[in-house]
Amino acid sequence: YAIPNMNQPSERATADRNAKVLILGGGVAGIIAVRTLHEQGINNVVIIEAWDELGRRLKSTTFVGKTVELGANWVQGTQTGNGPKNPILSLVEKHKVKTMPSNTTGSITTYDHTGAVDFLDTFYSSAEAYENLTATAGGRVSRNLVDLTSRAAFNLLGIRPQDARSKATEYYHFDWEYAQKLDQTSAIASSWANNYTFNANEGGFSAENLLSIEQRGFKTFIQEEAMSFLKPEQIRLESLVKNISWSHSGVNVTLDNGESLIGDYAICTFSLGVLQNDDVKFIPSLPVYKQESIASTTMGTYTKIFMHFPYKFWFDTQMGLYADPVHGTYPVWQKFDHEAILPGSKVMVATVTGDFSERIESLTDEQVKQEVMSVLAAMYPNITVPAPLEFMFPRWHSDPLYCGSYSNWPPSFVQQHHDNLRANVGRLYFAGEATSQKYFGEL
Ligand SMILES: Cc1cc2nc3c(=O)[nH]c(=O)nc-3n(C[C@H](O)[C@H](O)[C@H](O)COP(=O)(O)OP(=O)(O)OC[C@H]3O[C@@H](n4cnc5c(N)ncnc54)[C@H](O)[C@@H]3O)c2cc1C
Repeated sequence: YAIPNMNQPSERATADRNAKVLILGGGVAGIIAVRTLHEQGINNVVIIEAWDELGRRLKSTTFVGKTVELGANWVQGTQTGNGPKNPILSLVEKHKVKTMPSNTTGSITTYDHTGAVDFLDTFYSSAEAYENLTATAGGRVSRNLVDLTSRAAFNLLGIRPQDARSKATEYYHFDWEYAQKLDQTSAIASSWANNYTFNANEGGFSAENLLSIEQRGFKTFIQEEAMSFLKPEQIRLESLVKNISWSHSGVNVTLDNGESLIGDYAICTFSLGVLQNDDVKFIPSLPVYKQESIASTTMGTYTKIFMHFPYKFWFDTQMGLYADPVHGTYPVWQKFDHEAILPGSKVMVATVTGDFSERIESLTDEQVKQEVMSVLAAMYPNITVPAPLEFMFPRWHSDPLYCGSYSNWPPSFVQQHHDNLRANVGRLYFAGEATSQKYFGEL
């Protein structure tokens, strides 16, 4: 389906600076949308957010008395020379959010089910394979070749991991980032996202990642930014949107308490996962081309599992990688008692993604804890691993306000789907991470 030309010039001409704009969702996209309108002199704007604070997928909480991030925690890509600067970095610097350089590939200890074993050679050749994938996928676009699964693209490059170690290293370089498997992910779209973020030669920021170690929470950069231009009367927190009635003359939003809010325009920034579900009803239904684009994109899930132990028994590198015979079984481990993160805290964090995340969301915390304990017993066969004193993980996939962590492009990437996902219907516009072709899945 092609996008009909809904944004008629005559409609644009009638838009005036007093037009009332409703911003649906108070995450980074919603807040930056308000800032952009503010800079254009449009201030009759109200932001409507279900939660009790702004910035949401930047979600922090308290664990063993310290602030930890359940959602985003990395500034991905910074700046190379005078090249493009990640705008998130500018906000992080402006609001003095503390970060540390994150060394996820240069400081890592490797394990399999027999304990600590050095397979760093495999790890580094897998990193190289991933670089080759991103380079090859870009070339497919210029030669007008069809999209492939990332698995097929790897296969054509001669990379066919067979054993647990090479599968785990591949996981680390791919699934851990996209929160889905190679066969669930577009080679072209994932390469674009990688290059625009990490590859300065392709217009990206830099290969550097900064990890937030800010005890006010990573969200501080966007909450303080919001407070620099938003007035309290422009923010409606704890307001759950149920219905969005859209047309060419305005947008009417109904909240779960029955209240109606009327805008000349609205910008919907709800996650792709929310759009894919029925909790928010569009009246009339969204056009078929729009529904098709929403249904054709996917949400990955990225789950951090926080554990507090009575004493430290783990690696001294920043990261650990565990190769289980079953793909995706608690592969990534992060040392949180690092001197710059939570020194002396005895906290370790494991990460799982994709289908495995969805699976553990259906288990009890106790069941997940037991699984994690058996993995730790395999990683450390010569000691008795102590039971964690505290154990916590978020359930992003089951949370109806997100229905996953961030978007991913499945194979057979079609440009028109992407354009249609972004397209407005009448005076209802769409924004949010999934609508960015360059930076989907990120801030
Ligand atoms: C676990 C995890 C790890 C991540 N790690 C990183 C990282 O390290 N670096 C990085 O750059 N990015 C990371 N991301 C991605 C990043 O957090 C998101 O891309 C970004 O925050 C999305 O912002 P947004 O404004 O598009 O969406 P959101 O933050 O989801 O904003 C939409 C808002 O709409 C609200 N909402 C939803 N439904 C309704 C409703 N019916 N009524 C009213 N309000 C509603 C939600 O509460 C939310 O506040 C991560 C995300 C997760 C979940």
